[in-house]
Amino acid sequence: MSYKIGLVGKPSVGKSTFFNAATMNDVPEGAYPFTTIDPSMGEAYVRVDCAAPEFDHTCTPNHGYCTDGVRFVPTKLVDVAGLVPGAHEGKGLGNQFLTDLNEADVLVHVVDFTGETDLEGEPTEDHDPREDIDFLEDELDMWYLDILEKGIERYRSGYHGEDKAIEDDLAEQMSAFKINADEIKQVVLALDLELDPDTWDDADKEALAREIRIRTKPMLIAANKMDTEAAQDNWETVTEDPAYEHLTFVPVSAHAEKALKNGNEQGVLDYRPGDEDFEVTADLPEEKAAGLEQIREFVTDFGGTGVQQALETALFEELGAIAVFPGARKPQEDGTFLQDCFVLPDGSTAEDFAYFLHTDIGDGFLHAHDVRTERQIGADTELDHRDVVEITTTN
Ligand SMILES: Nc1nc2c(ncn2[C@@H]2O[C@H](COP(=O)(O)OP(=O)(O)OP(=O)(O)O)[C@@H](O)[C@H]2O)c(=O)[nH]1
Ligand SMILES: [Mg+2]
Repeated sequence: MSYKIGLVGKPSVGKSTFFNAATMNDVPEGAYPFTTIDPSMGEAYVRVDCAAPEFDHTCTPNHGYCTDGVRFVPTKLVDVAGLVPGAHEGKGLGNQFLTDLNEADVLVHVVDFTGETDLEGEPTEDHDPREDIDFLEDELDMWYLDILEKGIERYRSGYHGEDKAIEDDLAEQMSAFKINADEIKQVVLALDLELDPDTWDDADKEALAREIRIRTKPMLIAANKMDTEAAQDNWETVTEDPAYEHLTFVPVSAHAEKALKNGNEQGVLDYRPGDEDFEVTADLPEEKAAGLEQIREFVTDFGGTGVQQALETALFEELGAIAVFPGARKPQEDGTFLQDCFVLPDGSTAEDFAYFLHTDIGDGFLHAHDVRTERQIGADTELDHRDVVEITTTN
């Protein structure tokens, strides 16, 4: 299993530019709506401080790479078509888009902070980025509401048995959102509602749809195009608005990330993705050098281009995933060391990790060791981010 991060947002906000910057793909980008129609999936990376230096050895990653103690662990990134108001009723590329989104475990909502594109992605002036945040949340909520209502109909039809509980029908209808009956029951009760849809009014159903959406599709806001003055002007207004306090914002310049990665590939500069600075290693024409100095000002001010930061915050904070290294204290006989680093759900235990590695390892689980402390840990012990775990099996 590998996590999927989905890029969402209205047209022309820079989803494809972000995708290309993160994955070094080359999907079309354009200053016109619906440049992207078919979704693209690519491999991006999230940074994890490598555990190898703590053991005075060098790691040999099977996947991704490691530079100066920072491990770049692969994760899937999906770029989809822009979402416009009314998508849940099929507007724009509508339902197809929502189906593509279903597969994402966590969303990065790319918002054009310049205010220079309207809700349809067409050029405009003084558009408030907060409208984009509201509209996208509403649109997702309506989509969830449609599915919730289908679940209620299913319950009322009694088709699946008279004594079946509402949460069972809802869970079946919402199976794509990876939420089970028990979790649905908890959401219903947390909202002070009864486990009987006949007692729910429209506002109750909306609240329920929204709460299920929030729990099943964690989301982060990537404030994009922050390399422009217009976007920087909007930053404080939006992020300091108490109505948006519950959201996490990451300032991003997808353009800057792309420029730096391209420069790195061309061998004219040294840049490690996510870093707050870079080194120019070639003699460049004046214009290009000046452009890079502007980018330098941006990355030093904002602590990076924001592309890595957005992906990592989405995965490790919004979704709460953890990275775990299977391993031992010393390299194997063939010299390999800490070859893998896996991203697992929050709350994973030593036994879950064993099953994640292989069914046989799970079935034969005897005990595990925290390689750092050399302490034995039981099957039910919850693992922490960056744990190094050795598993002993009966076979
Ligand atoms: N200044 C600035 N412009 C950007 C940035 N990222 C993207 N853009 C521009 O925004 C426009 C739209 O970019 P795309 O990546 O095609 O946007 P999209 O969200 O994929 O659009 P659709 O596929 O139509 O939904 C292009 O002109 C990009 O060059 C950025 O970080 N800074
Ligand atoms: Mg696109």
